[in-house]
Amino acid sequence: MAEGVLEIDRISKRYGTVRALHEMTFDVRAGELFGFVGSNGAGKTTTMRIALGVLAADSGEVRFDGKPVDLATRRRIGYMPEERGLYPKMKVREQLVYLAQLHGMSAADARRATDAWVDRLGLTGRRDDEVQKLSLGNQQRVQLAAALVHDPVALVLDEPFSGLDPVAVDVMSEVLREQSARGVPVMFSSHQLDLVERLCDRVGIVRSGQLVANGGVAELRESGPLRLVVDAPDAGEDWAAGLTGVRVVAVDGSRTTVELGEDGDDQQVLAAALKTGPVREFTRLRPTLTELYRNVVSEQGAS
Ligand SMILES: Nc1ncnc2c1ncn2[C@@H]1O[C@H](COP(=O)(O)OP(=O)(O)OP(=O)(O)O)[C@@H](O)[C@H]1O
Repeated sequence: MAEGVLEIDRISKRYGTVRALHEMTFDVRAGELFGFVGSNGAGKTTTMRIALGVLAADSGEVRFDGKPVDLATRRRIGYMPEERGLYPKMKVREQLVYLAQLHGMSAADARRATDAWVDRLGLTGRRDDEVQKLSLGNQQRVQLAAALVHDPVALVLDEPFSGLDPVAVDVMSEVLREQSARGVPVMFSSHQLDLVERLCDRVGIVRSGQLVANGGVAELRESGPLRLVVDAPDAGEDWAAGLTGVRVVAVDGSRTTVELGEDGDDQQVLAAALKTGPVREFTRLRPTLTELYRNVVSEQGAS
C-alpha cells in the first residue's frame, strides 16, 4: 500500500514573458482525492507536467514521501497527460503490456495487470483493436488503464473526465475512489465542478499560477457567505431592505434570498420576516463549489 504524500513546494515557471506559475504550493496526502480546478490557462497542466518531470520548473521542488522526486519515483507515478499519450497504431493489450514493462514490471506481471484492468474497464472486447480505432471515450479508458497498470504509488490525471459519457464518468469515479481508498494520493484536474464537489476530499482552486483556495469541500463552503431563503407570503417586496448586514440577492414571488455580511444576524432576519406575518420557509444555504469558484474568478476580473 502506498503511504506517500506528493508535495508541490513553491514551484514557479515562466514561458518567455508569460508567468505560468508563481510559487505554486500544495500537497496531496496518502489516500486523498484532490481536485485541481481553475480557468483555462490558470496553470493546472503546467503544474502536473512539472510534478511528473515532463517539464522542468524554474524554481521550487516536488517531493514524494519527503524526498525530491527523481526518475525512479516518477516511474512509479501514474500519469494521464492532457494531450494523451498513446500509440495510435498499437493494439490495446499489446500497448498496455509494453507500458507496464516500461514502468519496470516483468512481462508476466505486465500481462496479468493488463488483463485485469482491461476487464475492469470494460475493454475486453477491444483488447486486440488498434487504439486509433476506438471511440474517444474508450481511448480514455485505455489511457486510464495505462496510468494504473503498473500499480502506481500516486496518480496525477489531467482532465480525466473530459469527453466521457455518464457511464464512463461513473467507472472513472469508482476507480479513482478505489485507488484513494488503497492509500494512493490522487490528484486530477477538471472543469466539472459538480463532479469535483461530489468526489473529492479536498479541492485546490488555482488562479493565475497560484493556489487561491485549498481545503475540504465542506470547509470551503463553510468559509463562503451565508445565504438565507425566506418565504414570507404576506410581506411586501422590500421587507428585508435596510436590515443591518443584509443584502437582498433575489426575490422570487414571496421567497426572498438574502446574503449575510459579517455584521448580519439570521435571527434578526427571522424576526423581521415574522413581523410581516407567517414564515413558511427559512433555510440557511452555503455557496456551492461552483459559486465559490465564480467568486474567485470574478475577483480576478476585478483585480
Ligand atoms: N508551451 C507553452 N509555451 C508558452 N506558453 C505556454 C505553454 N504552455 C502553457 N503556456 C501558458 O501558460 C499558462 C498556463 O497554462 P496551462 O496549460 O498550465 O493552464 P491550464 O490551467 O492547464 O489550462 P486549461 O484548463 O486550458 O488546460 C497559460 O497562460 C498558457 O498560455
